[in-house]
Amino acid sequence: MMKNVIEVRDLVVVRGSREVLPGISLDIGAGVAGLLGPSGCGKTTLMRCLVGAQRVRSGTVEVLGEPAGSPPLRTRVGYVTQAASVYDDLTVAENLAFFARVLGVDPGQVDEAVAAVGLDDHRSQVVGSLSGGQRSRVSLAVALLGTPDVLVLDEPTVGLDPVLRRDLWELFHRIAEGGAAVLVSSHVMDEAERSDRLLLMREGRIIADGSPEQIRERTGARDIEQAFLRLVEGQEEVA
Ligand SMILES: Nc1ncnc2c1ncn2[C@@H]1O[C@H](COP(=O)(O)OP(=O)(O)OP(=O)(O)O)[C@@H](O)[C@H]1O
Repeated sequence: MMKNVIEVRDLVVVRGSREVLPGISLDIGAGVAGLLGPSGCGKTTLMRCLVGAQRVRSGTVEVLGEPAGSPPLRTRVGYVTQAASVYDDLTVAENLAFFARVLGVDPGQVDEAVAAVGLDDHRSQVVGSLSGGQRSRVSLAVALLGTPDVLVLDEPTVGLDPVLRRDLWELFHRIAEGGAAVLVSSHVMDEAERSDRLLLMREGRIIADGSPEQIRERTGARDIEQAFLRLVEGQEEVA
């Protein structure tokens, strides 16, 4: 049986005075997994834990058999935050070349990464003059350098038009077909249908986990938004 790419056990995270993650356990394998939930439910916090950027109160997070954030994972895990983390005064190609050097990745991969995110026509443009969606695609291209085994993408499609969103999801699936685990967060429910596996999150807990069809069937809902609402109502009745 294939080993899980990501293993989270009893993860508790407190931010400020709030227990944001009250104890999550989760396994993620290869494929495109969507992490869906309302704003503030803890998606970013969970993703920060997966890349080793979050102080945790208790529990463990292993990625590819190593503790999250440990040095061997440096080029094997790509992370794109909500804020584009690239240099405004460098061009697209210069940014990519810079990060390729930092990561010790073959500079030949720069062109491939630029093409993968559809920015060929902008490779010589200074990042500060790109649109918001284009800037976030530069960050995504940086994360693709080194052909990571795990890609953690925090709301990568925010502010993108439907055509670009579709293209990006196709790209996530192509990456996953190569055996990678791609975790994509979103608070837009209609993106759910595009993932192989869906993790519905609410108030720091995973309230449903399965393929979009399984979750719809289990809840008798016509779409994921309705499924989410039914799950929440069910929780409230129990409480
Ligand atoms: N530095 C911090 N100090 C205190 N509380 C924080 C801090 N950062 C986040 N939080 C709280 O943790 C909770 C989870 O935040 P998180 O950013 O993980 O949510 P999210 O699901 O990613 O939201 P969004 O979709 O809006 O990005 C929120 O209630 C937020 O207010």
